[in-house]
Amino acid sequence: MPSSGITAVDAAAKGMKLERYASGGALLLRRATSAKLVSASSHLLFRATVLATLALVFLFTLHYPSLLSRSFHLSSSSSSSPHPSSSASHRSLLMSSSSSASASYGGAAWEKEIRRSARPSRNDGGISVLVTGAAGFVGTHCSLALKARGDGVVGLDNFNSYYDPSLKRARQALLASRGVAVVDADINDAALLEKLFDVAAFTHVLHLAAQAGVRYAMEAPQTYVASNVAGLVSVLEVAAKHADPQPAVVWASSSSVYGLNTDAPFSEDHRTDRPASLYAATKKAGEAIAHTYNHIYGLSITGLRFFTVYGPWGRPDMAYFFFARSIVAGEPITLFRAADGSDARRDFTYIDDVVKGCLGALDTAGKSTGSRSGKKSGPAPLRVYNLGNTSPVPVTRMVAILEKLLGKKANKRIVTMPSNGDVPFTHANVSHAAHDFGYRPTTSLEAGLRHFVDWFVEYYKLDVKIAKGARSAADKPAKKKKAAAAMSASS
Ligand SMILES: O=C(O)[C@H]1O[C@H](OP(=O)(O)OP(=O)(O)OC[C@H]2O[C@@H](n3ccc(=O)[nH]c3=O)[C@H](O)[C@@H]2O)[C@H](O)[C@@H](O)[C@@H]1O
Repeated sequence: MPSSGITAVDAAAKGMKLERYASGGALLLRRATSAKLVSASSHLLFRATVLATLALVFLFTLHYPSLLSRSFHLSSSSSSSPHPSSSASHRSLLMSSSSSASASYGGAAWEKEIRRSARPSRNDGGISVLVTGAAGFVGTHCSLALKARGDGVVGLDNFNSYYDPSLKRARQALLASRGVAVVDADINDAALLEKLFDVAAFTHVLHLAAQAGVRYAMEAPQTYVASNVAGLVSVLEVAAKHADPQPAVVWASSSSVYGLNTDAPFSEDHRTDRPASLYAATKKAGEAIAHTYNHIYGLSITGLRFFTVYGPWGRPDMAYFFFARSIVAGEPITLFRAADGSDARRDFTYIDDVVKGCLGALDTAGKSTGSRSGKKSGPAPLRVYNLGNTSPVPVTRMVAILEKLLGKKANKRIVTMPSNGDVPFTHANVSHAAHDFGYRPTTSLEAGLRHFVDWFVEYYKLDVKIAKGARSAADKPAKKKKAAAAMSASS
């Protein structure tokens, strides 16, 4: 019998040799010996195959841990195209949800990291927040602000390529430097969401992951349904039926739900049943879906209607951002004028003001009243608030401020607003948010755009001298440093 140190190939070769040299009279013995040898060989073959498989699995795990844990995966991919083809974008959403269905999460190290990031550090308790869309513009600022005041934060983001993913990765790196872990996954991945709630007892969900952009909805309608409708349902399902206890949910709706409403300023009491774009329709659908989950499952849900949020680390698909790019590059920009010939106007809202609104909404959310068993102990809060700046500014004025800051004239082309889902003006009444959590926007478009341009020039390493005259008396260099420090600490 071959010893266990001999390979199956050796054993088979020896068996053949023995057979070859056996005499004819010992046929029976030879057959028996041969049978033993074949059996021994297959044993060995089996053992060797198991050993080889184990070795391969070990090597695979060493080289591809991210496929097993799926967390903190850093991609070097970058795309400068703000709007990839609709099919590509939709595919990326679906792929990340379906591929992850078979993936396993966790492992001790992964769970430890999630727990660490989710743990509040405040002496007075603090909250623990799952932030979806954490590598997005508003998500990054809110996550930093929550962490800075001692709350626990775990981020979730699918890093899709709607706009340059390298900017999202840079935001993720900033979050990591402040101790916020961001899981690389899609909100449609229910298994992952459940796992996160099994590992960490989140008290709140700040649901900001969405397909944003008003006009892009005409190019890629399905991505809006996948993110803003199916994705929202996925998050609410897990919050309502799996999390124990249920968290309070605060999520991003949009000023666009006011659609063709002409009463101004827009109040939460106004009609929102005439959306002008599919984007707006999916956000309006989200508000109806929120009502259902609140009604049936007792989930505490707050919808925040954001009004054209802008600022440092912003979204490159938004007009103020790509106008700045085009002005620097000397490329033309197209300005939309309302059908009556007036300038389009927006209630541009600075990111730090919006962050204060989001934290105020989280702090006053009130508890959910349902449980895993499906019973609710009573009605839970269902709220919706405008988070705007309360002073609409013509888009032409926004461009003039950028021109002054960048020291360069824009090459403007003015056209009548095409039928693309856009609305001629937005204007927020924020009295409900002011009353319920002290929301008071304080940043003028001039001051906010200066903060944006400061960041923009530095981030893209542009050879641009920011015009001094564009600074207000309150923004002298010494104070500017302080303001920047405060901004990075709080947002
Ligand atoms: O507040 C909101 O509800 C929405 O605000 C923005 O949507 P929008 O106000 O259309 O922001 P931009 O795309 O940055 O457009 C700002 C203004 O610039 C105008 N614009 C845009 C693009 C362009 O090429 N030319 C132009 O004049 C638009 O008509 C609009 O008046 C965001 O993109 C949405 O995600 C958000 O939900």
